[in-house]
Amino acid sequence: MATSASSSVSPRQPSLKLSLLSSKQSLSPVFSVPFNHGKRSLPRFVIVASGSGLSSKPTVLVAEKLGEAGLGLLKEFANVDCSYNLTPEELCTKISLCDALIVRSGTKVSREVFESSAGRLKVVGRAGVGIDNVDLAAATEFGCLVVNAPTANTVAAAEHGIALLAAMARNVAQADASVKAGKWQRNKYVGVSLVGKTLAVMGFGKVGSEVARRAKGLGMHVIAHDPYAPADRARAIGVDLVGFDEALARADFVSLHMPLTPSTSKMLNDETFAKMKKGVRIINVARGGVIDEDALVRALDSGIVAQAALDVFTVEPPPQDSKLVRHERVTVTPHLGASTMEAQEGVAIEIAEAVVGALKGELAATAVNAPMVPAEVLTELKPFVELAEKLGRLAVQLVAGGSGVKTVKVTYASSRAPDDLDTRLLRAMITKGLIEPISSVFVNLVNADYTAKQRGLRITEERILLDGSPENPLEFIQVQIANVESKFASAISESGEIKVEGRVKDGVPHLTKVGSFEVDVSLEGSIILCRQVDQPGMIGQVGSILGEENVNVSFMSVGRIAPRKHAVMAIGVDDQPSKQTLKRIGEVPAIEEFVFLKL
Ligand SMILES: NC(=O)C1=CN([C@@H]2O[C@H](COP(=O)(O)OP(=O)(O)OC[C@H]3O[C@@H](n4cnc5c(N)ncnc54)[C@H](O)[C@@H]3O)[C@@H](O)[C@H]2O)C=CC1
Ligand SMILES: O=C(O)C(=O)COP(=O)(O)O
Repeated sequence: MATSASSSVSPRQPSLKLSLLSSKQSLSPVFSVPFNHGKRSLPRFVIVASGSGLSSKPTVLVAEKLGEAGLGLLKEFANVDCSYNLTPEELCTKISLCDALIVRSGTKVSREVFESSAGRLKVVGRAGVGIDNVDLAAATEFGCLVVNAPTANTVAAAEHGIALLAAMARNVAQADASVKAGKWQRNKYVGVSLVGKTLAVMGFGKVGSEVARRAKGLGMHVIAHDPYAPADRARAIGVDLVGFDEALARADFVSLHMPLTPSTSKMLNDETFAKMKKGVRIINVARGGVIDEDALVRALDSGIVAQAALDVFTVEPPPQDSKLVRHERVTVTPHLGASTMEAQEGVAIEIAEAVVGALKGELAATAVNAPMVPAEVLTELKPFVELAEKLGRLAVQLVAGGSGVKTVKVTYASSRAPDDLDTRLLRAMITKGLIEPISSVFVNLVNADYTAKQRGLRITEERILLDGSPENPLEFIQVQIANVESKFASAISESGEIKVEGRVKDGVPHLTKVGSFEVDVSLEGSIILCRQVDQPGMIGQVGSILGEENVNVSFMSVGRIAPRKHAVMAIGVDDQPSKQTLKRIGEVPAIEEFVFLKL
């Protein structure tokens, strides 16, 4: 049983061409299906603008200040509406006119925002790292891609962490305020030294590791806690990865660098402060919510925590009368970690490129709620992606009305090692093919698994490992729908499921099996499947009916069980035959059943 292997990409990887936004949405990037008008075109990725015509530009709402270079990039491609300081109600009103939204940490992108967008919002761009202000579950349900800018502000955040560490240790902010108030209190503001002290970096990701590197340069002994970080990366910069309790027990300084998630929320609380050394100092440039702020006030008052330096707060801005902010031994900044000229220009460019790419039908390498597939893998998989959707479409159209589709088995036959084939894209496209013809729901890479689950559709994946050279990623894909009746009985395999199988030949998806019958028809245009008694002249008879009705036949193939027994004829047609034409085909005496399938 194979499940898809996840692919990771480096933050600097270029944007990837992806196909998976819906053709049912207005102004959505879609996977355009090449139709066979005599010659073959390659799959393309296009923007389909509806309502206002093909030439209309998408609209991007920039809800918080963004660097000029990023705005310039956006304006080349889209209408850009910079509206800052919107109330939640104003945002909900505006969003129904926008295809993309760009925010920083100051805007809550709640479920209401997605609901109010009425399906138009395709991309949310977070101009920074933390996406805790975006309701990712709602974005996914609404098929809206969320991208962030994960790398451009790393150094800025790390430098701010170090600035707070040093400023706190030497009481810079408090002493500055005191001198400005006309005092000269040299004894009051005696600080502590950093050299030789132990710093525990909690969260050894991009920012955490840059803080560690810098702290080592200051002569500190650095340990780190991160359940997901590779030990060799830590070792390479001379940092020991340790358990949570050990990090807290050994630290003179604790610096927080993990994301805010349900499992990191209030990670520092009464219980965990109690595990720390008396006189510990805390730095937080991650998210306010990782500290229980009331517990921090208690720990400061009881002397467990000597000082804290905070850039981030549970509620931003924090209440005027916040005991924590007003505490004498606490140094605060108003969420300035990412606020350097350099970082803001970088973030603006990074997010503008990701948003424009997504609107063009590309999926940025920084997608947060969709699988990221490396560009080279995607290029290789492209024809199989097309095949996958079409097999899904064919299979579901073979189901007789009234049989609910609940269980689908997908088999991938490949000579590649299971780890070497990422099937998430293929599964999403099969899901799209299965669901879209029978519902008004649109399915894309973002919401495919969610939509299948919502509809009670269980898709299992299986791998057949073939011998031979792994030159092609796949030999064939098989889609089977269990426990249903078919409107084309011949599509039921020996084991009782509707079965279709396809391959890619010369870059073109082909249908190669229906039920137990081998066929060979390229998956372009539409298909008529007929079961007939295998006898001479059948191809001619059906072909001439279609010819008389001016329906262009692109392909015909006959698969039979044994000579002069039953055969299934697959006919590829460019145009949809009229009801009259289909009736005439059905009236050919040797034809036992037939079905018209739209691709
Ligand atoms: N104050 C500011 O302006 C800025 C704040 N940030 C915040 O800094 C944080 C880190 O950002 P990056 O380093 O870019 O993210 P990252 O994703 O590179 O690193 C986060 C690390 O936290 C680790 N982690 C997750 N759960 C953990 C847990 N329970 N205990 C310990 N470690 C855990 C992850 O394994 C990962 O290595 C984020 O919350 C981000 O929002 C980032 C930039 C600017
Ligand atoms: O990137 C992050 O996670 C940050 O916290 C930066 O937030 P900002 O974009 O400055 O509102």
